Amino acid sequence: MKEKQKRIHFIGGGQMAEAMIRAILANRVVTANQITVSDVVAERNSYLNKTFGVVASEKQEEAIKQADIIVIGVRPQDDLDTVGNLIKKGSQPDATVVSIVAGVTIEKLEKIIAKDIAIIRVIPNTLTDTGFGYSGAALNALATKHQVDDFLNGFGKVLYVEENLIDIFTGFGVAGPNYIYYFIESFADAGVLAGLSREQAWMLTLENMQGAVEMLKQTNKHPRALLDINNSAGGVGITALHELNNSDFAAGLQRSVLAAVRRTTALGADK
Ligand SMILES: NC(=O)C1=CN([C@@H]2O[C@H](COP(=O)(O)OP(=O)(O)OC[C@H]3O[C@@H](n4cnc5c(N)ncnc54)[C@H](O)[C@@H]3O)[C@@H](O)[C@H]2O)C=CC1
Ligand SMILES: O=C(O)[C@@H]1CCC=N1
Repeated sequence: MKEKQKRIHFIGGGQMAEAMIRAILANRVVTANQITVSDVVAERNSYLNKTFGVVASEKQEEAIKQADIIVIGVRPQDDLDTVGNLIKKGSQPDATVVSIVAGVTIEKLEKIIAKDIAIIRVIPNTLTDTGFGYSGAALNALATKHQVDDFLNGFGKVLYVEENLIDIFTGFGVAGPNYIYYFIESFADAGVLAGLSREQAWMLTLENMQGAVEMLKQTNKHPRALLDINNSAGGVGITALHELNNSDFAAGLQRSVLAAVRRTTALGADK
């Protein structure tokens, strides 16, 4: 990105595209005049134009023609054939297509675009504004990391993986913050249930989350080792753990991750 003023075009300007645009602008990977967006909903285009100063319009033939990177940001349920056709007809031969569509394979993307072009299947990080979080990326035979590395690092970190890991990366990694948000909500509620004010419970929850991650990083210990230190004989911690085990907590969480991975694959399957 730095060696050349690349142009990035987003097909679909929804929640994820917006988060990526906000981060790459904040991190100065590109400037607003290097970004174009086209959503089928006119109000989305005017919102993105007003908010970020990017050119956003329902018409996109010219933007596709000029783009170095074309991001497919629509949902798996949307009309991917129309999107593929637009790219097939309008893109430059040396453009790179980045698809963020959950579950849709490189093989399927190659079929719908139907021309020799670099394709990178990305499951984008959702912690875009924080500097934390990994996107997962898999390349087709014509693509190289170099084509997208600066762009992908502009909204978090990136791990290049074999494509057969991308659905797992989606249900476990990129959906990952969702499990944590839910844990945080449930844990804070437990504090309120026990008698703390909402504010006190919230404060303790966030401090504990951050501190626990820091302890794991600093000590390099397995969580079980830290649990052992915190659980005195016949005490409070082990009593709480006993009840948590009774609730099927670990297996329930693991089942929900496996369900998310299965759902990812199902979303990409032929309708
Ligand atoms: N939201 C998230 O946390 C994540 C989303 N994704 C993937 O990103 C993609 C987008 O997800 P969201 O932004 O959440 O969905 P969204 O529904 O907010 O955005 C999709 C946008 O595409 C537009 N659109 C539909 N068909 C179009 C077409 N033919 N041409 C132009 N625009 C079109 C829609 O009007 C909508 O604004 C999905 O494929 C999803 O699997 C991936 C990782 C995380
Ligand atoms: O729920 C979704 O479809 C997206 C993909 C992974 C996280 N959010």
